[in-house]
Amino acid sequence: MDSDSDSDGSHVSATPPRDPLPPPRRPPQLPPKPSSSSKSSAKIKPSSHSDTIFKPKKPTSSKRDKAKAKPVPEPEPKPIIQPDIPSPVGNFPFQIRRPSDQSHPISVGRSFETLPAGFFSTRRASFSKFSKSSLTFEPETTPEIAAEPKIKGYDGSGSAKTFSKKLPNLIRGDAPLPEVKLQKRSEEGNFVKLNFRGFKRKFTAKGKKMNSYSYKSKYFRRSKRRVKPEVDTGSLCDEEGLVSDIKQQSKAEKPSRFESVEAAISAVRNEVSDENLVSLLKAMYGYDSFRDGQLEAIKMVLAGKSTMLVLPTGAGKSLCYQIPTVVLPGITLVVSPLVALMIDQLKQLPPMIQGGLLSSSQGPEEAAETLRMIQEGSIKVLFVSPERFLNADFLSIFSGTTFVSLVVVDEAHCVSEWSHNFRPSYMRLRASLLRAKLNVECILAMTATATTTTLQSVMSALEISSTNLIQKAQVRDNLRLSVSLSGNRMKDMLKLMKSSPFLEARSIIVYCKFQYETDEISRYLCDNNISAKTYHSGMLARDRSRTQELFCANKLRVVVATVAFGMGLDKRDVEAVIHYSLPESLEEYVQEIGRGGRDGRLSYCHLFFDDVTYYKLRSLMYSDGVDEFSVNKFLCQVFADDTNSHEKVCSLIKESASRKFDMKEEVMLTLLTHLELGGTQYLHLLPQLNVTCTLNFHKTSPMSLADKDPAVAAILRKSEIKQGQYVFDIPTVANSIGIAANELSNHLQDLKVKGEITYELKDPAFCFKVVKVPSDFCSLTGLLTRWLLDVENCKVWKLDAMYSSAVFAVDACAKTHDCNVAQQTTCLQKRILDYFKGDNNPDVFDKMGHNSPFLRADIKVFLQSNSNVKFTPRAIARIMHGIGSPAYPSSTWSRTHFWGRYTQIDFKAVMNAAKAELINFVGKDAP
Ligand SMILES: Nc1ncnc2c1ncn2[C@@H]1O[C@H](COP(=O)(O)OP(=O)(O)OP(=O)(O)O)[C@@H](O)[C@H]1O
Repeated sequence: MDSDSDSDGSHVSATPPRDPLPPPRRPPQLPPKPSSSSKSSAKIKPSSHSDTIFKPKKPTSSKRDKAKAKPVPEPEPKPIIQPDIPSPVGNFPFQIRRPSDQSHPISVGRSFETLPAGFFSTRRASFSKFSKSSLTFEPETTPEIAAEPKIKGYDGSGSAKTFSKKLPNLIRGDAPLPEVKLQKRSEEGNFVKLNFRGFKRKFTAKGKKMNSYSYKSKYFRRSKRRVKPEVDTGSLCDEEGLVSDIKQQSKAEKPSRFESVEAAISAVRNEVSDENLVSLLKAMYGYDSFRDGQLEAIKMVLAGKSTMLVLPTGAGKSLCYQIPTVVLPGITLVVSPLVALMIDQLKQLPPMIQGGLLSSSQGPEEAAETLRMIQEGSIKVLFVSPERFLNADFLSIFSGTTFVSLVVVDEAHCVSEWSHNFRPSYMRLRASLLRAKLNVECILAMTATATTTTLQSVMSALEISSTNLIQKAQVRDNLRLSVSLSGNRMKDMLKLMKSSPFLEARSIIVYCKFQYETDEISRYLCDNNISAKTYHSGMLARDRSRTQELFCANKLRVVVATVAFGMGLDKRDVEAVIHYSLPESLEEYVQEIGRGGRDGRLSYCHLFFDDVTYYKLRSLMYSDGVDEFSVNKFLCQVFADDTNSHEKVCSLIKESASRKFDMKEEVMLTLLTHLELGGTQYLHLLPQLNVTCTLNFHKTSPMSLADKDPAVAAILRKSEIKQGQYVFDIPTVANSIGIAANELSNHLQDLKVKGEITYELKDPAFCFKVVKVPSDFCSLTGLLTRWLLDVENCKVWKLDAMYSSAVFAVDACAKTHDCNVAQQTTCLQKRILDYFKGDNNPDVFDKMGHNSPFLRADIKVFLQSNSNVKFTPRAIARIMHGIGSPAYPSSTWSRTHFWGRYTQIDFKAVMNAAKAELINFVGKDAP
């Protein structure tokens, strides 16, 4: 493919150049006329095909690393809409109301029936007495407590003691709001303080001994290296310091503290009563009462019922598996999507729970060490990545005396392709598989952000009964929400930060969509005397940690971050969250504002949005999509060798396959996982490997070595010699002598140790064994393509819903419902509630253009000037929308005159125009 479009004549076009942009448009007025297309695309028809695995009702997103989202490489276009909002207060375009002084309610779960004494004496007891009828989730009437409640802790002897530092239990959907005391915050951050027993712990790195279960982990070893001497060794975010401190504390507090916890555990084992559980809560954490939803969830789990728990961010979901963990006899497995999240959760475990972690990014030694500790019984909670979850090594540890009492699926929305953050590896988490492989009965799925459609699909995959859903409002009442349409976000943001109440906020997170924006903004803020630092996934881990440490210690006021900052961050006193860019979905918005006010105090959340960013994001929603043509080519390659040999290992080198099929690696993985875990199992995925080996012989000559060693003989047969080196494909050689790829790798390692060879491995690849060759490629292709398109439509719909909600808040909220800007919180909360409930979905209006007089003519010119390149309609539409793809990278195609010219015309309309022009073009050129 000739991809050089520099001299392609594409400067000749039907449209004028990109600048100036079209005349300013006002945001659409509500009530809007929802586009039939967008509405219909949002409704996904369940397929009747026998291969159908997913029965969606609503579309959604596929897996993407949002943190890595790259902007289209074009200069920031001029804003096309001027701010259109009233300026009711001072010099600031919106007004934020402060609540009146109110006291905090204490949340106490309603009474449940109790379990019989001795209930936990057997591994799987009968739960008959814990009747379903007792598990209704009605709002509770709760006693109110004073604004500054006293928290009781334990003095080590098991007797209750009152501490002067209170830990308010403020977070609940219906909680009245506390008085705002923005100025009175403590200087200390509280990110990784363990709040057990009501003590406010600050962890230092003084302890030399590491936590027994994690000191060998590379994460802690790395952190040891990366913490520079001049860095505050008392850093609250220092993993090593934290872990060693936990260890020291555990030692110091034994036996008295642990005895009181053990007594509380025994009491719960004898009788799962509210009273006993509250005592255990106090003994373990020092909290006086459960928050809304916690007690119900814990009792459900202790009754062995798989449960779906939906609580807002920061509402205390972790405690809902930690308490059952200490009561139940077996191990608890917690599946988490991100290693960083697992580390955070490991750090936050109370000292009486020993934890470990297994992830695909660990080396074999670390993993083996963790496995050994599990078998020894020294790990009670194991954090595990979904990739590791069902592999043979992992499963082998549960064949003996070690057994699993509970599987916790954290961020459970990732199971559903209709969520905002689907992970293909989460497809492994099916109840049937968990039962078959781990003999596990009880699953606790937890999320803060899921629509009804997402919940249904998660609960169906995990076989959770609809009666076992515990769901509370997804946005906390202590978040004050406001929105403004901005023509100059940078200036408006500065203005915002210099006005009350943001002026007083001491800890602020600014969320941006693109990495480059974070740098620009933090520089701008620093230039204006606001201390700010950047945080995004493109930074060195060391720099990211440093920023987080400073922020957690309240030594840095503002972190300007992408979505990479937040998950697992438990800094309780973030006082403001500002969205510089429109989030991609209301789920993402809710997740990010959820970083604010985790201490229950008021936190102010302002969202800036503009049309340019919306168009840019909308284009990006199409960057994962694929066509039937590519899916078909992909399937042909996967099943190219239809020998149906169950033993043969096949591989797809990620980079070259990605270019060949014009598919992102994540999309290929999604398809492969679907082929493994869908209705029919077509293949069995194996761990990913570097498959290309380049080898040199040293001691013995290749022929002599081959005489003694069949593996070497096979290497000589299957290699190409390039510059005197033997280059071969690991699976090909392994297959030819009937051994597993990893056996061959081990054998090569042995030869290397003996000094016979040296070698290098490269080309990471997906590896799999074919289980069944599809009988009908066409229908399987159609099925998979439709599914991916539905997922794409869902992503677009989610963005549109987000955008519409923002417009609704600034425009319709004021005009239609006669509420001023200060009441945006109520309007937005309602909008969010409707969105998540799904039964009264918000109107999503169609802002996109559907045609342009120049579009077809431009496509024609583009095709003529690139006549030596093959295009699909999607490839052309991507170029017109300024989105790079593996086969048409932005580094090459952004040079064309048409790059990103049609971002305001609906992608599908551009694709249709491209299809029509391609037919014309091919027709004319055909002989
Ligand atoms: N009953 C309680 N009373 C007071 N504080 C609590 C209670 N339960 C949990 N917390 C505290 O609330 C904070 C948030 O808890 P946790 O991290 O479990 O929230 P989460 O729901 O998992 O949040 P996210 O979704 O953001 O991960 C923690 O500091 C925790 O100690």
